[in-house]
Amino acid sequence: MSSVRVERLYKIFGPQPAEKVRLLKQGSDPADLVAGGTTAAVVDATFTVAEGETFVVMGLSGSGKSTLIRMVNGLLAPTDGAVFVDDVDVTHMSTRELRTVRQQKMSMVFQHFALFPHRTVLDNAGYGLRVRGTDEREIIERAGEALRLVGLQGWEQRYPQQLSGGMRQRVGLARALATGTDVLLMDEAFSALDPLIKREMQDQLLELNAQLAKTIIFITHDLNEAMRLGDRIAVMRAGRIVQIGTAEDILRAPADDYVAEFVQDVDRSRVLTAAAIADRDATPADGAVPVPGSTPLKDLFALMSDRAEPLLVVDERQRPLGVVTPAAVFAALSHREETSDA
Ligand SMILES: Nc1ncnc2c1ncn2[C@@H]1O[C@H](COP(=O)(O)OP(=O)(O)OP(=O)(O)O)[C@@H](O)[C@H]1O
Repeated sequence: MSSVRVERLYKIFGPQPAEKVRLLKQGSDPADLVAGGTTAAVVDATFTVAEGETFVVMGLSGSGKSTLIRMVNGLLAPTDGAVFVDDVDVTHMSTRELRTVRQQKMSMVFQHFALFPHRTVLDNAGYGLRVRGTDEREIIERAGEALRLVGLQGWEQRYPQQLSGGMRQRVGLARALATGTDVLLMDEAFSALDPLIKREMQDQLLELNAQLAKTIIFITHDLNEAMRLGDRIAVMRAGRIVQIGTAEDILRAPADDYVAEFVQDVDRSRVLTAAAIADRDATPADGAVPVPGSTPLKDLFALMSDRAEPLLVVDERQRPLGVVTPAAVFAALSHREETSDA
């Protein structure tokens, strides 16, 4: 398994980039550099993605997400800072070394599928392996297995134009999975899909990753998608990461007005969980019904409607975490909860 660490990463487009980084480090405002033809696309980004974690980078168009992910996979050289994969600095490698790391550790899934129209689904799924020089029998075996994982068994000999958009993206995903790399980089991978198909793909990714435990960096401009998929989310604004946290952290304690505005339309009943709002000091009533801490608030209503006493919230091993009252649920849904202990 692999982890990814990004340390004080900068990308400046325009003249004298190193000098601009120096100015930014001294506290200059990126907006002041624009007049000189400079874009500070990524400014001082630092984060670590743990093994098996899904880390979502979310932000509006132009906030620097693609530039960031392109530096992680080595397609763009940072102006300053470093990227480590499994504690190995990949920023200062030769092109050859970098290619090897990319092939062994990272696969990318793109928004527009990047499939070859004149190659079969199986051939497309095996493409990443072919580039790595894998022998033909193994390619067929591994690409076939990856297609099975994404639910495209039986479609191996079809061509991309015979598939729907969602199925094409599955081929893109299968191509990344077939390579067997631990790290998946997904750049707006589901953004071109219709809402229903998009949701299906999100479900499939969650299901697959419960089995495969890949380390995923997922780029999106869609906050709901970020909250569904991300173990943690980094919110970017004008090149800077303004907040990193779980969906619940971000919803309950947005770092600034920008993030608060982003989250205001999120359906809190789907994101907030019983564990997040449980009163840990209250004593549960005898016979209180246990509910898993991961239960979203929307699912508590049905449980609460037929009983008067508070629910007992428990962890995965059935140990008590606290109690939840209807008043706490309503307070959380109407943004009136205490966030000081969140
Ligand atoms: N090659 C380049 N040369 C000059 N400026 C660039 C280049 N690539 C990106 N930029 C600028 O850097 C900033 C960040 O762009 P980036 O594409 O990383 O943002 P993004 O959040 O991925 O947006 P989108 O979702 O629209 O791709 C933008 O202002 C963009 O215009």
